[in-house]
Amino acid sequence: MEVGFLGLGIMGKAMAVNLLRNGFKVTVWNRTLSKCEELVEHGASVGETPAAVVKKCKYTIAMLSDPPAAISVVFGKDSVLEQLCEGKGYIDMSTVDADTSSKISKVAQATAVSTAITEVGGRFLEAPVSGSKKPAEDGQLIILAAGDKALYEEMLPAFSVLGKKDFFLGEVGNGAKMKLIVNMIMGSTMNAFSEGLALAGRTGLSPETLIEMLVKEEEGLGAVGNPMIMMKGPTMLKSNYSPAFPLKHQQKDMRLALALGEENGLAMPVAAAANEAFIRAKSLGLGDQDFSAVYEAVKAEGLKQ
Ligand SMILES: NC(=O)C1=CN([C@@H]2O[C@H](COP(=O)(O)OP(=O)(O)OC[C@H]3O[C@@H](n4cnc5c(N)ncnc54)[C@H](OP(=O)(O)O)[C@@H]3O)[C@@H](O)[C@H]2O)C=CC1
Ligand SMILES: O=CC(=O)O
Repeated sequence: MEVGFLGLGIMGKAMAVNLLRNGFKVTVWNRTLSKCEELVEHGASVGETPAAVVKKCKYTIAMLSDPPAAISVVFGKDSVLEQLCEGKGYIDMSTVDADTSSKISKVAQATAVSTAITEVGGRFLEAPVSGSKKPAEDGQLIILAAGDKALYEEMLPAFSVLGKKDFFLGEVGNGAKMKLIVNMIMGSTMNAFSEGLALAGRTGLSPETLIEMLVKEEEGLGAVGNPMIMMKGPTMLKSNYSPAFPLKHQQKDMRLALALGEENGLAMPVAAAANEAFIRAKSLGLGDQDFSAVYEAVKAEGLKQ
């Protein structure tokens, strides 16, 4: 199977390498084109523009940072839209909001709605993923697909390489919404955990012992423990925030989830407070660090008293 791949950040690079290792032919593009070189070493071809990739490939996957990036790759100069046509599939795996996904979907599927897009009649699937750098490297992502069901079924060989489980959630927007809900829970949990670690430290208790109590590896997880605490806790105590999931993307997800709550008349004060903590962390220059670096912002806030 031949696929195009747009966006070679932390996730896109790992996913594209995985596809190559599993016998897929992959043509890659990245805004910073030099990042394609490493993929060429793994056997990828390079497209000079998103349009060139879509022209070459029947299926093109995108893994981009946020809604403006997802939109610009589809609608900008030398974009996906210039070459997307009848029969071609576009699969956006970025974490975006449902409106962004719908906008891309409607144009991808429009037929002769304006002179600018008369060629368009392509198919669209949103497929955001849960799981970070390591699951992406290991093909252990959870894929939350929605949109064109036939395209979803055609993508299953690729999804089975990229992930350990996939869900088809119905109409476009449902995958985006589900992903934002999952990440809202993750961001809120990370904040509660950070506050717990900080409070343990402040009261003279051992944060190491707190982690041990939450996550007892030899006996399985405690009631409040979870794999995120097990994975991130020890690195947080070493102030090691080498980015797996950049904090700026977690804050983007909190912001989009809060907007989804507002659209649906649901107040989410816990998520709102967690969002503020991520914003504070960004203002401290931690946006490109792992999202667990919010712990530093929590600790710094405490020092003000
Ligand atoms: N990291 C993680 O653990 C996970 C991330 N996600 C989601 O996956 C997506 C990608 O995340 P991740 O790989 O970590 O992010 P990175 O920041 O590592 O990569 C972002 C990618 O988007 C590209 N990009 C950014 N802005 C634009 C633009 N305006 N036009 C074209 N390309 C652009 C970047 O290109 P360039 O190299 O030129 O900057 C890069 O390829 C995000 O939506 C994130 O929320 C989902 C699950 C887990
Ligand atoms: O979106 C991030 C993740 O870890 O999932």
